[in-house]
Amino acid sequence: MTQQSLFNETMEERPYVKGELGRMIFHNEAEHFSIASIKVKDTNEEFNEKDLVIKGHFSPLEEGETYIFHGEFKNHKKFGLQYEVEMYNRVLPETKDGIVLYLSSDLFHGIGKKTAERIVDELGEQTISRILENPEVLDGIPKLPKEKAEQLYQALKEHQGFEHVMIHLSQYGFGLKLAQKIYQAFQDQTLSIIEEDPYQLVFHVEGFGFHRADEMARMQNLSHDHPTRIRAACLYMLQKSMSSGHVYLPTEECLVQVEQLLNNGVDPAITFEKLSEQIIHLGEERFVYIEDDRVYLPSLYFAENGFCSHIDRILEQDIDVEHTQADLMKIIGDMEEEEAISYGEDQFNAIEKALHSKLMILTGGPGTGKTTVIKGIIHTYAELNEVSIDPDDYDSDKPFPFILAAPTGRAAKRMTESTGMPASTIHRLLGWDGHNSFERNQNNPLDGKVLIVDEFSMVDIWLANQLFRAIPDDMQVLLVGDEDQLPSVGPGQVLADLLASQQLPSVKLTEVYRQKEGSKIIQLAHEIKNDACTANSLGKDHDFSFIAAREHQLSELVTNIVQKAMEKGNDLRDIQVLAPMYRTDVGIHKLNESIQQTINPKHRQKRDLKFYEVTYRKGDKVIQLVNQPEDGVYNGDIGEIVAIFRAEENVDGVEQVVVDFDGKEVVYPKKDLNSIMHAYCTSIHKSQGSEFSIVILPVVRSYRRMLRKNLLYTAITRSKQSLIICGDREAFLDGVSATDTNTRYTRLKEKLKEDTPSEVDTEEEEDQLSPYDFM
Ligand SMILES: Nc1ncnc2c1ncn2[C@@H]1O[C@H](COP(=O)(O)OP(=O)(O)OP(=O)(O)O)[C@@H](O)[C@H]1O
Repeated sequence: MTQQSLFNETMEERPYVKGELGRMIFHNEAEHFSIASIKVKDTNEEFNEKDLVIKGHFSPLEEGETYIFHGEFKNHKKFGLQYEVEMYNRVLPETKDGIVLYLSSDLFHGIGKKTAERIVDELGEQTISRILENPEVLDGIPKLPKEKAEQLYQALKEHQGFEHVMIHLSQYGFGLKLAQKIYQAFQDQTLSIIEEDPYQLVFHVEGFGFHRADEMARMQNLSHDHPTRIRAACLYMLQKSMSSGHVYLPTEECLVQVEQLLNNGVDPAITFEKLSEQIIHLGEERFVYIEDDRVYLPSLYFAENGFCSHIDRILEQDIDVEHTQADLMKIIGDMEEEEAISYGEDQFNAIEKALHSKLMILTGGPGTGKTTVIKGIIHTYAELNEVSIDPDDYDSDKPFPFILAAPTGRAAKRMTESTGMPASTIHRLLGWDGHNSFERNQNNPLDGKVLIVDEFSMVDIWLANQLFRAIPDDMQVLLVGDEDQLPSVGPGQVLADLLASQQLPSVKLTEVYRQKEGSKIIQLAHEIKNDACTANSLGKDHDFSFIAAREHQLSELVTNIVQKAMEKGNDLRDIQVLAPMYRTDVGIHKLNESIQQTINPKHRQKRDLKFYEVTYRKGDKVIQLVNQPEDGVYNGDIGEIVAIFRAEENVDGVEQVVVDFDGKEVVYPKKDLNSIMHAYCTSIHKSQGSEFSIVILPVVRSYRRMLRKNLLYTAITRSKQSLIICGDREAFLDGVSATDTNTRYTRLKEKLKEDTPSEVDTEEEEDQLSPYDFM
């Protein structure tokens, strides 16, 4: 199935059905297959009904938009007459409704649906050309201030060139947002570039994928060994490898992967020589960086080298230590008395070493006293330097000396709770603008004396570099994390590499203090960590149970446990089901469905809203999937649906879901619902940095591909009070004894050991997109 090329037969010559998309009934991402209902507006086929179901291999289309579909009618045994779509294109607004939709889209700030309707009521179907000819026609529109009218006119003028291009781009089925991005990149060259070399989109339009460009190129009969095809494939492979956590690809491996992607049965095959030439060309044009036998995407090349050079810079600085050992002993002694604990030897060493180091790593498993040591360091530093630890004693002229941060909102919140001090996410600390730039950097560094970053195992190489760029020379830094947890979702394994390089002072806490309070969860965690977990480790205890279950019983069992835990008075927010996979019969999606049906079933007094295969309902527990700093919500935040609005109930005229995240309400128009998903069950990866009172962990054979020691260790260390593992005992025991063999390609450890510090051109570094733009 293709979208129509620019040089197709005219609409009249081919069978077509023109219609407004009513509803996407089904979409299968993997198969790229969709079913939708349309309201028929026009057709040259023999068909007189108003409603029609269409199906074919196309991306989700936008509801309310008009498209022309080419294809043929098929009679389905069960569902009757349907239109099997071969090609489609989108129709620009020509009706009043279409123009209202267009004017109230994101393109025109400050124009909502009501205002757009008033304008179109007054100016009719020629609205756009009438405004462009004479903006004064807007003067007569009720409730449209002059300022807004002027803004609208200016925006329309700006989009005029875009409009022209959009008509053509729409034939490829591109939505407004993507068309805008393409136009921004190429302006009036857009059409010629697309027709001559669609692979340019991969290089210049953020997030534009190779396969899409390849599809367009096939329509234009571009040769399979076209140089830009090879280059685009190489970039695509690097982006793909980054999603698997690699910071670079060995050149050889990159070549092999590109060769497999491009040749795929094609004759004559593209030679390695040709491929190498194009990789070198990419390097010359700085779309990639080639360092010895490694190929990097620019953002990651700068991140790895930049991070190393900042580590060197910070370690080179001298540190004034004026206190004596006796001073330290006295302060720690007083603290021990106050807290009624006695610091272990390694804890005492950690405090002392951190105070004497510019940069130190503190690592250890759960309950080994990392937080206790953080508090110890802050108090001792404050006493020795005679500074207050009360944030209220400070203002913008005299900034608070202690900066506490963590990679996720939940981890930062936990840090605040455990230390009693303000902590923020790293993104917020650095003043992230939501796209690619941070307010804090080497020219505008952080204010403060001591920076403590918790959950550092979750920090990828790109964010680590952004953070370290903003650290001034006179700041002391403590990185805290558990090296046995999963590595970051983004590229690299920064904490593990820093520790393995042995170039930084570090302290590893091994004695478990929480175990002394009789925690089976902590005991199990340490048994897994020390490869000492056996069937005996899974015996019942006051905070732990293992419930054996077969795969077909799992969904019901997990749901029952959640229900029982709620009946005992636990808040749904404190109960978390964690699973490693999304799409199996007992995957995250299915478990969410099953739990929702029991905990928050359909009810006539509860509104719901269907979004593809998922039904969202008032009262549902949901998780945010992307960072959305403009609304103050971040990837991994958990909230509850508190309202669902119908299109006619709000000024924007679209269906909306309102989610409450700990008192902060965020409104999602229906089209943005892919930013959230149900969170009765979430992935173990997403749970990093969070803790829950009760964790329910299903483990079965069909998860086998994912079951690894660090994954299961991360999952069980999320639970504070109670852990229930259910499923297959053998699968669990096999999982905890399987180490993660997927080594990530990173050069950080070696670079830290090299004598010559890495050089980075900071000006070039500024321009780089973040890896998340591709992930
Ligand atoms: N030296 C000590 N003597 C007695 N109790 C201690 C000592 N150190 C820590 N604890 C106690 O052990 C428990 C765990 O300590 P802490 O929270 O500091 O560990 P942690 O490594 O931060 O754990 P987690 O990573 O699980 O949050 C706390 O209740 C703490 O008060």
